[in-house]
Amino acid sequence: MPLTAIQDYFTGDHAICYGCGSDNAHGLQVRTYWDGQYGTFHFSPQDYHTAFPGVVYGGLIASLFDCHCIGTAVAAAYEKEGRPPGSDPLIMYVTANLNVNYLRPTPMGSELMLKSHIIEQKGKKTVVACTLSADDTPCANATVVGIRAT
Ligand SMILES: CCCCCCCC/C=C\CCCCCCCC(=O)SCCNC(=O)CCNC(=O)[C@H](O)C(C)(C)COP(=O)(O)OP(=O)(O)OC[C@H]1O[C@@H](n2cnc3c(N)ncnc32)[C@H](O)[C@@H]1OP(=O)(O)O
Repeated sequence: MPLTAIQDYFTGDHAICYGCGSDNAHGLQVRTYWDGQYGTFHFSPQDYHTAFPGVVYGGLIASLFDCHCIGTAVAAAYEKEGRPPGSDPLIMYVTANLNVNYLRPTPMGSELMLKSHIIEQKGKKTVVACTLSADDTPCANATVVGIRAT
């Protein structure tokens, strides 16, 4: 597991994203640690992330999937090119499609773990799959289509 998340290499206009920008004080601060096979991110929902009593808001879950999977696509692209993360020219992806399955209510009060992997890297397109678990129980999964923007 690397010590630096891929998003920590993003600066300036690339660091203001609501989901993962380090310069966005109101953002979710998604951080993707890519080990060459899996991307990992832990998130602890706060009280205000509630949908209804005891259950995490689904739109928040979609946002976590979004930035974590795009971060995974970026990290995997640097690896595929044999370059250190963050090196020039900058690699960046945008989301073309985000598909979420909510498998069971995601409980408040537990740390959430997101684990992602690459399904397909072809041309400008990368497809990433991800599972969100609470207390080792999968609560949601997602597929994200990322398109290379830079
Ligand atoms: C948008 C401009 C960005 C400029 C620079 C960005 C820098 C980023 C900065 C800081 C990032 C920090 C981190 C961000 C992380 C957060 C993620 C987000 O929230 S991103 C915001 C939400 N997403 C959008 O706003 C995208 C809006 N959509 C588009 O711009 C276009 O539709 C785009 C680029 C996604 C596709 O444009 P096309 O269709 O012209 O591209 P074609 O070259 O024709 O397609 C490439 C491949 O993608 C497939 N594709 C396109 N749309 C698809 C879709 N909806 N589902 C599946 N595949 C799709 C196509 O079939 C094609 O596949 P085949 O190469 O033929 O295999």
